[in-house]
Amino acid sequence: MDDVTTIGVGGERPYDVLVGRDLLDELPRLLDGAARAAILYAPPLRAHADAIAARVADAGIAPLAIDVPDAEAGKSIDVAAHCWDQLGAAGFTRTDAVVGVGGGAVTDLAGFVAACWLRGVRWVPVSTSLLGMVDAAVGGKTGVNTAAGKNLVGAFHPPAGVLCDLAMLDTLPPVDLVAGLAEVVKCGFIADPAILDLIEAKGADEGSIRELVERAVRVKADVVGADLREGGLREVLNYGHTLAHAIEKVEGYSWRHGHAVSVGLVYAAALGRLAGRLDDATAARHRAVLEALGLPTAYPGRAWPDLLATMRVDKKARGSRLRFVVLDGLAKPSILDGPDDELLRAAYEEVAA
Ligand SMILES: NC(=O)c1ccc[n+]([C@@H]2O[C@H](COP(=O)([O-])OP(=O)(O)OC[C@H]3O[C@@H](n4cnc5c(N)ncnc54)[C@H](O)[C@@H]3O)[C@@H](O)[C@H]2O)c1
Ligand SMILES: O=C(O)C(=O)C[C@@H](O)[C@H](O)[C@H](O)COP(=O)(O)O
Ligand SMILES: [Zn+2]
Repeated sequence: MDDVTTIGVGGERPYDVLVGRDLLDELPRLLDGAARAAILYAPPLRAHADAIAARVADAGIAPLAIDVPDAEAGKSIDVAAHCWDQLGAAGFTRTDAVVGVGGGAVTDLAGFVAACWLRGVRWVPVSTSLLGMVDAAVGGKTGVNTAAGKNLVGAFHPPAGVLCDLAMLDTLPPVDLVAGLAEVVKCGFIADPAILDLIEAKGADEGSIRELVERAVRVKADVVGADLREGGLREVLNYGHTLAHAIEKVEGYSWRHGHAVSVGLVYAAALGRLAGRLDDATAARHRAVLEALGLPTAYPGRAWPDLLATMRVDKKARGSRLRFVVLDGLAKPSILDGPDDELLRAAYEEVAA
């Protein structure tokens, strides 16, 4: 095992995020005496899931492998119900555990399955994508999509620990690595501008990726440790997501989350600037950093009425009032409450390709 960085997440149920290479030996400890572990994985991660099943079996924990559809296809209540049927058939009790092996989609599903089974059992995400490591696996937001939109059913259910095994990134397709960088850039704008400086100086390659992961995880850990249930502060992590989730939904989840977030960040920056909150240079920096990484900054669709209607079910909305995270300056996130439709549309013109 390589050197491991441990980042603590505080709050009512504290846990650690471990970042390093070849971390699987840590998993049995995190499962803390569980007799059995259901291992949820999608087909592209079968080899990693097999290795994990063998590792927990060596530690005396009986594995139950459950394969689920890949990516957003797995984030459905039907797939969750299939997993609960498997747990039921195997007689899983509160001393058993769930392990999610995959990107953010599978770990969101696995956490949700664990949150609901017997009203909450221990779970551990073994995050295999960059986006999962820096964001989805940390913070205890779990859930699935519904016909009305993204992540509309779910639960706050913190994991027992998180494994960010950087060796897993060796098999991640480059397009998914780049998509994950959108959430890293988000962390740079809302809280840690050193992330932006690092990307601008060195890009995001083998020389910088570990520092980027650790910095982004620290941003997230600080926020969710202080506000697990999104009473206020946690909304900053939704920067760029109001439009992003609408794009994902109207595109039938054919867009990667990270790509939609990239466009959503440029949109949120435009909104902040047009609302008189954000300076021109910081707004322009969004597009420059994201484009330098190869991320999309424009949306070629033209379905503004559909997007607007979908944004109305965003979780930050209050009644008919939309609320957006914007920046008052670099690392100064705040809320834009109830912007009028003309302002929303004017900002959209800046990302409509
Ligand atoms: N819970 C949260 O706080 C939170 C935060 C951010 C994003 N999310 C959710 O995370 C999801 C996006 O996560 P994602 O970008 O990881 O997408 P994803 O889970 O769909 O994974 C992208 C693709 O990469 C593949 N993959 C993952 N790791 C691999 C590896 N090591 N080798 C080979 N292939 C690999 C997957 O099988 C999939 O095909 C979205 O559903 C989003 O809503 C949740
Ligand atoms: O952890 C959070 O809080 C976030 O907002 C992080 C986002 O990157 C993530 O995509 C999250 O799933 C969005 O949450 P939602 O509550 O808007 O569904
Ligand atoms: Zn996100």
